[in-house]
Amino acid sequence: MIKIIDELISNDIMMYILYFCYIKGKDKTVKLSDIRQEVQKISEAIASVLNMDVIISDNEFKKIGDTKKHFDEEVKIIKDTYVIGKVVKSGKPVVISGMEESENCIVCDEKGKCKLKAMICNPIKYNNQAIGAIGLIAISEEYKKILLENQVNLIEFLDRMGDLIVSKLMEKEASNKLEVIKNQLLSIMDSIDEGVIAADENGYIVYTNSVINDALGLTPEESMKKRIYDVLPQSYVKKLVKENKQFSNIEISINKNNNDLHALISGKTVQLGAKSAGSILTFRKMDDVYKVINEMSLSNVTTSFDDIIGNSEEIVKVKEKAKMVANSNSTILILGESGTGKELFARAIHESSNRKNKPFIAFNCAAIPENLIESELFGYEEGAFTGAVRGGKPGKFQLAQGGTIFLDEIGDMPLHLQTKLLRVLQEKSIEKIGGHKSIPIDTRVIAATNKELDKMAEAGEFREDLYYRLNVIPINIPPLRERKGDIKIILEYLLKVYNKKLNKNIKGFSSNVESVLLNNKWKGNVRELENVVEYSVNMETTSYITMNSIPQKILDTEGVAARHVSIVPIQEMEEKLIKQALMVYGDSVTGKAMAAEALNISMATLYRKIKEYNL
Ligand SMILES: Nc1ncnc2c1ncn2[C@@H]1O[C@H](COP(=O)(O)OP(=O)(O)OP(=O)(O)O)[C@@H](O)[C@H]1O
Repeated sequence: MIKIIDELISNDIMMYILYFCYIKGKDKTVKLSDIRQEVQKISEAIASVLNMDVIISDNEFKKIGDTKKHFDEEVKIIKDTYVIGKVVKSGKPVVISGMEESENCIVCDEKGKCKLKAMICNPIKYNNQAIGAIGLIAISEEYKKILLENQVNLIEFLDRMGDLIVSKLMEKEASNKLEVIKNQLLSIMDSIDEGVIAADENGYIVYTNSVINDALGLTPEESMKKRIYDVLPQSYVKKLVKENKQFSNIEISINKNNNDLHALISGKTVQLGAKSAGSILTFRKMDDVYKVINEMSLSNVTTSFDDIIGNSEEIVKVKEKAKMVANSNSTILILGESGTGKELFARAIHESSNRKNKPFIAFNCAAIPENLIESELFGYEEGAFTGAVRGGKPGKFQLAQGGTIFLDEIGDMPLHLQTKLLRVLQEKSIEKIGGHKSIPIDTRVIAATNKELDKMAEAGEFREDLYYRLNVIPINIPPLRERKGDIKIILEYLLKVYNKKLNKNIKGFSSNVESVLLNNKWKGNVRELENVVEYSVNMETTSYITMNSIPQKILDTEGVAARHVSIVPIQEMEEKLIKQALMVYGDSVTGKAMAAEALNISMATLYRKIKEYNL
């Protein structure tokens, strides 16, 4: 079970990882205009260090930053034909030393009014692309001189300032991505079926999703003031916070509004380098866990009363009785020889009851070693005995919660466990091995046996009180030999089943095979009949099941029976056998050839006999 749970949890985690990979790949591009404030601050810093004015444009020729230290004109438009625009386009620095003569100024609309004496314009580069440009402006002869004399150093300085702007841009990009991831993570957490609590390194809760809030009856505001082990006081949880001891799939029980809530919890630490930065606890209600386990581990083949083949009066009556009691919660005791279909009936009863959407768990009391029956049925707590699985284990009664448990071969239940079973049936609750709490159980019990339980009870081999507790609704399934009318229809049904399974197309049973099968004792009932059909369909090479493909064991029994058969004249037997052979192989020329071969006579003899017996 733990393996299945591990798989489930790791599947969820896989989903998160895939999701993160997906959102990580979706970069949202950040523009200079998104960090306008930072760019403006950098413009002002450059201006105050150099005592010159600064203008910064993005690659859409929009002004992102400017200073008005000496140059008090409002720059409203930047064009690609302006020097700053040209630098953005070319990605190369430009130095203007005299406004009028410069080729960069000739096309400028502002040329006549321009007060600039000199300018250095340098691109801001990100991934080798110009995403904007910084312009350093001198409006006096004094600063023109400084600017032109130091142009190499200033270009270098503006490069560094460009890098600073790019680093702010990258910071913004990273924080945007984190914001998206955070929001998506919160949405995921609120849409999963698992409860999640995140705590900081001191154990204080920083996040709870709606599942855990509902389960523990908390509001997010209330939980934020608490430590994780205040809401889940289990020792594992404390050790997770204090000692960074991780754990997985521990079954816990919490008392909520006087009801015990059973859940499975796992705890993991959040690492930041070598240090723990907090912990994450996941939580699943046991009912949900059982549901998934049952869905995964049980076959989804359902059995209805229509799957119980037979139209004899005997079986029809049993089916009617079983249908009548299907919806009751009373215990049923199914009695019948081995292979009569007791489990089939139990499944059909469950399937037509209002418990049909809950689990049906079959447990064979004779197939499990005596010392394991108790822990298998009732489960155990962690540390109940040497070798007990960490976190304990639920029993079949708990796994079948809300559904039906089928206790097959109940006659083989050890006496000391009969006492415990009786208590469970009376009190409708179980106590796990090593546990002190009683867990309420809503599981319908259907028991079955091929033993004479009443006689065992009389002889003191089975607890009488348990016998009466189980025998509330007895259902007796008659053996196959007492409902011979069903054999033919079951044979036809099984032939169809095995034709399909074995990919064959056998049309029927030859008449002598049919009479052998109809008269067999069928000590193993329908199970034995099924085995014979499976064997014969495997062995048969013609289109009818012939005596050659019947298991020897059946023929041996038939041989015994044959001694009681009345003796008939040889000719009569010969005529009957030839008739049967022609029926099996047909009376075409090929059919006759096959019949002759099967009868081990020549074709000429076969034709002669056909004429002789007028067939
Ligand atoms: N009436 C029936 N129609 C079709 N199949 C049947 C019928 N009765 C029994 N079978 C088949 O026979 C086999 C044995 O049935 P089942 O296990 O229900 O018998 P059982 O009485 O519970 O046996 P046991 O006492 O040995 O546990 C199964 O494969 C079942 O599908």
